[in-house]
Amino acid sequence: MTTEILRLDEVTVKFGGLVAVNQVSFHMNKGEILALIGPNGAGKTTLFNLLTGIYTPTSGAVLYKQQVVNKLKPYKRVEMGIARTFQNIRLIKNLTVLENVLVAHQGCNSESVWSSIFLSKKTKENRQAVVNECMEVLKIVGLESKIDEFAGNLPYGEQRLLEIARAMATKCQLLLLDEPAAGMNSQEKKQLVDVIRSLSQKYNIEILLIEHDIRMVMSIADRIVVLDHGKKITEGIGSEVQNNPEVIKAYLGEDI
Ligand SMILES: Nc1ncnc2c1ncn2[C@@H]1O[C@H](COP(=O)(O)OP(=O)(O)OP(=O)(O)O)[C@@H](O)[C@H]1O
Repeated sequence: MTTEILRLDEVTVKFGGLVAVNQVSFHMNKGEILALIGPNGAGKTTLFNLLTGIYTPTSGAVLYKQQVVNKLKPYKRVEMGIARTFQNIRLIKNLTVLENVLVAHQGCNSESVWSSIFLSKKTKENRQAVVNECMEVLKIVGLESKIDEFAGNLPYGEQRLLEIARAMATKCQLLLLDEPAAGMNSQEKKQLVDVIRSLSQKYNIEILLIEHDIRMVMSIADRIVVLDHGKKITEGIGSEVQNNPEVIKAYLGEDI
């Protein structure tokens, strides 16, 4: 049985007179990898900002785990299990790889001042458990051997993988990846695809990704939603989308 995790119901986002997202509806099932594609300005990033609580819909509803979250603050959505990465890398460059992941871990932020001062056995055990969980994610993204390197010293592709590890450390259930392959070479992209698959399988999470590399999208996504000028023009599995005349027209900008 498929369980629905996320639903957008006729969602519209307007910036003054500009309709960035126009009555868009789609859903995501448990464990699914869904890709959001479309030409520049199609409304993809606006949708991500809507899902993370940066924007509220002008009309329509966003339901996460059957709950309307239209007005829920971003930090509340993180607590509910929604995490994201950004198009431009936002690591803390002068912290180590492990420290970058540790600061994102929910467990690190729940320690009281007193438990930090007195360091009880339980506090020490909790801290070790947090480190172990972070190490587990770092292993999956292939950065296990680089935990003591400064994030800013990592090659570009590894910085992007570290961003994913950081999002995972929030213990997310829905992972939003905003152009994770941007600027990567083909070897780094291959590694990224393996990482996304491993995370999906190991943690049984949902992954929604915006990606311009269509070949990568086809190889990794269970389903694809296509936006153009704020509207959903189609959705389906790779072969359905690839051969859709409206999709070809949106990308090539001409009738076929
Ligand atoms: N904060 C904002 N204020 C006004 N207009 C905005 C704002 N954010 C986005 N837009 C506009 O909304 C439309 C959709 O933008 P959006 O960034 O969501 O597209 P996109 O599909 O992510 O594009 P890209 O692939 O280039 O990142 C564009 O016309 C953009 O200029």
